[in-house]
Amino acid sequence: MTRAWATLWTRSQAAAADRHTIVDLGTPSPVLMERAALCCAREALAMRGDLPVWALCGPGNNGGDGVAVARILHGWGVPARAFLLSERLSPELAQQVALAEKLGVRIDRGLPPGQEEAVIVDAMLGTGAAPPLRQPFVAAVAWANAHPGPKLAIDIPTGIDADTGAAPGPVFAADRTVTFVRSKPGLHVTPGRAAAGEVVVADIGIVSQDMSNETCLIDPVEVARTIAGLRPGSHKGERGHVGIVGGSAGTPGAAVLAGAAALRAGAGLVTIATDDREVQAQLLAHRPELMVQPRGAEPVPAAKVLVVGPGLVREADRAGLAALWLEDRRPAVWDASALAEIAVRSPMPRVITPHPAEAARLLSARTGESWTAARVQADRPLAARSLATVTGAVVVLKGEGTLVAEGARLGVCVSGGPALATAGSGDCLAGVIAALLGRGLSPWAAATAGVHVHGVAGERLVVGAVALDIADAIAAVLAAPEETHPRFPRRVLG
Ligand SMILES: NC(=O)C1=CN([C@@H]2O[C@H](COP(=O)(O)OP(=O)(O)OC[C@H]3O[C@@H](n4cnc5c(N)ncnc54)[C@H](OP(=O)(O)O)[C@@H]3O)[C@@H](O)[C@H]2O)[C@@H](O)CC1
Ligand SMILES: Nc1ncnc2c1ncn2[C@@H]1O[C@H](COP(=O)(O)OP(=O)(O)O)[C@@H](O)[C@H]1O
Ligand SMILES: [K+]
Repeated sequence: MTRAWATLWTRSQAAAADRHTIVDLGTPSPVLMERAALCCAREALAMRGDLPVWALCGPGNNGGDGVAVARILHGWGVPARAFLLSERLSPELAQQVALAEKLGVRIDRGLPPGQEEAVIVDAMLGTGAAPPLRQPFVAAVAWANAHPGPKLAIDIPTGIDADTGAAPGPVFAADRTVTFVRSKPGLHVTPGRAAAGEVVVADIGIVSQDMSNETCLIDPVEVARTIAGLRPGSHKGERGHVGIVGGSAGTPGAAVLAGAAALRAGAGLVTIATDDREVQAQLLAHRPELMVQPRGAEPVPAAKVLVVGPGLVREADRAGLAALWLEDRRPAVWDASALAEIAVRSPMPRVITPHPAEAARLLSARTGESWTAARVQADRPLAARSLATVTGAVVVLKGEGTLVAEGARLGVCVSGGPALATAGSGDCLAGVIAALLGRGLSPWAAATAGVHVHGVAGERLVVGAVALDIADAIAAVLAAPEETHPRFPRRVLG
């Protein structure tokens, strides 16, 4: 079971929970704001060393949090000031300003003058706002990013879309973000995840009636339990036989990488199906553990699971794939150029692993709309869910902050880093997911555990590592899965 607080709330879910807590249950809004500000003040205190703390405050309740943070810190003897960036003040913000002024907190209009180093608190816009930013926040974000000192964002860095992680304009670059009750997709989906820094989830007593956990982080605790539950298998046949339909003349390597990663992820046997004699010879020379056989009408009949696509660049080598997609009953991972052969929803258990450009091509072909890689990246959750709908598959939308979608359900991967951006890294991922399918996991469990493990393996490497290093690192990650991850939110109680 994913831990409850790995669930992510969209803007409207957060607003509904606020309303329910305040209107239906009667918790006064200032009580929630006080609890929110207390958690943020503690984090600012931990970040400040002996620096002053300056809160940049917008017109709404996010701004109210900022003024309350300055007041609480002032009460603790910390030099703290608030800067109001808008003429307009929400009623809660106006109340906070009146209280802070009575207590002697210095509150100014406009941006701070001078270049004195300070902790900059982003209390400009929260989950009530949607980018692109208007003035004065465009200028304020640029000012804040250029100012020396640690950066703390309240609820969400200003400029990030809380629902999609998109950043259509300037974005506050936080070292840490304190978000309330549940994290938000935008703090974990690219490019938002880079702007959020360390994410802290503060439980401040907001209660939701919405028990859905449709969108969640891929929880390292759940992945570790899933892996611990895999049977080691007393002989190689019990750990699953993976068949790989891949490798064209000139590109046999992708099939080798997928095969090597499948073996490192515990597959008992891996056979590559190709009719090209030259490719067959090259495959065996690359990795003697692999087996090779002609493709035939039913590729690798003995295999329990298939990977379809790695290195299958020649069009002639893709003949018959449309039928395989639709009719082969075995669970299968479809990747790379094989994705172009998907014409209809498959009723069979399928995982597809497109990168953004492949996702755009598939969405354009299947929906009749014009999708580009940029459009996919502008709303990655929507792209992943749409692909899941049109293909019937579990979708792994690759890239920093990989997403896994099954119907409306969405998992956001916290692991992975730049060392994974190397040729053939995606082939390794396909092999890992296939091996986990072969060891008995469902498509969703194999895809979520696979992307997390692949990401952790990549984090253990340096930029310059090659894809076979990723494949080779997988075994150690699976042998001792960690229940924590530095990018999984830290939880605090307030
Ligand atoms: N109530 C509670 O229970 C609690 C709430 N809490 C806190 O409240 C936050 C939500 O507060 P909120 O709803 O007041 O919205 P908020 O994020 O401050 O922004 C609204 C303002 O932004 C403006 N604006 C919008 N888009 C814009 C753009 N593109 N560019 C520029 N401006 C733009 C918009 O202007 P308008 O569009 O109305 O003209 C409006 O004035 C939440 O994140 C959390 O921090 C906590 O204290 C816990 C308890
Ligand atoms: N900066 C990054 N952070 C996290 N993961 C990344 C990053 N860059 C690439 N990856 C991962 O590396 C893999 C690259 O796959 P893909 O784009 O298919 O490349 P290739 O075709 O070269 O194998 C994907 O799993 C992707 O999510
Ligand atoms: K903010």
